[in-house]
Amino acid sequence: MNWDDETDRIVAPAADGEDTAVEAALRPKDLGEFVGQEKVRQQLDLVLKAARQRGATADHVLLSGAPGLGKTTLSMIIAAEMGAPIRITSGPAIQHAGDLAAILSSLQEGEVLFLDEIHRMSRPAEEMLYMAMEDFRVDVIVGKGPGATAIPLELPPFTLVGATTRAGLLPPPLRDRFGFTGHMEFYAPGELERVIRRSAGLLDVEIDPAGAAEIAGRSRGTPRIANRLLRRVRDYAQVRADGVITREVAATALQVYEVDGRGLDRLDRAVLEALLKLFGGGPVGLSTLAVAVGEERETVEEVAEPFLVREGLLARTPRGRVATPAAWAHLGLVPPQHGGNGSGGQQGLFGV
Ligand SMILES: Nc1ncnc2c1ncn2[C@@H]1O[C@H](COP(=O)(O)OP(=O)(O)OP(=O)(O)O)[C@@H](O)[C@H]1O
Repeated sequence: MNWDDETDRIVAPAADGEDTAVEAALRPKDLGEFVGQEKVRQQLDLVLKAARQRGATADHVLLSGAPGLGKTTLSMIIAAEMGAPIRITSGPAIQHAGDLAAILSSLQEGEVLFLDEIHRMSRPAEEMLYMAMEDFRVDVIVGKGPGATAIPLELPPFTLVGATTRAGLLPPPLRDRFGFTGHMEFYAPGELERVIRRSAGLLDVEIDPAGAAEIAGRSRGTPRIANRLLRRVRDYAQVRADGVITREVAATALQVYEVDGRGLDRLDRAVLEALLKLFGGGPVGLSTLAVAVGEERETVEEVAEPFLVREGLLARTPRGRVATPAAWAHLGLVPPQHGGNGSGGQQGLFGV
């Protein structure tokens, strides 16, 4: 397993090849089918209904949130609710202003342009986008140097739906040009259960409520991971059981894939185990911890830690990484009483 390539992980939030192929079939088609995210759903419902009543193009929408929470799905729903076509592209695909001009000038009236990872667009493209969003116009620069001229090009009204993992990364002039910003939250277990039962229905897999709850609890608050785990559990149910997903089938299948009851995988647990067993729960420096698990510093910091921190299992402190009481409980270990656990715990000795 190559941890550097996050998509190798069964619990990776980013899409892998198989996800891309299957996700289209599992995407909710309208706001009513879209599970959870009540606030964003209600607000968006108002924005879209009002635009429809006015017979106008919807305001530009910015969606922020972690990968796999449904930003692409929501952009498709926006287009469907507006009865408009959708064009999908991403920030990294637009390196030159000319790339963006080509896309914008070919949009139809009312079309939805979905721009994923909008924070990764090049600066000149970003500046072109300001004018396009506000005035539905772009200046196409023809020629180079002192002889260059700007030719204004009128655009049909369109709706830009920008997606970003962190709205804070966007320059304020870009952020301000969105009429509506929706922050997507991680999903509650009950919501993920609904996602899983809905997907099971579409995949024609029998699942009981306890089976759905078991998968939901291991899905790290993320529908994409929930759907991926469901597919792996389905395989297991088909090959090793009678095809029906019960709690027991789900739990055993996910044990095979090394995803524990809380959604931690092998890498997550290796980091926690090293922190607890070798360093008495810390504080320990990131580099030391990475060497102890035989991984790159970046892998530990960027791949494993965010979820451990979010789950309240690990804290990043100025003195180093520290395990919380919940981490000891999760691994079924007893924390040391006096700053050492008798098995090599050496609190405070390791630099950051
Ligand atoms: N609220 C939801 N209800 C049901 N299914 C959902 C929901 N949100 C996401 N999904 C499912 O999860 C999968 C991933 O969703 P999507 O591609 O929209 O995520 P994303 O936020 O755009 O991710 P990325 O940022 O990585 O592109 C899709 O298969 C989609 O059907």
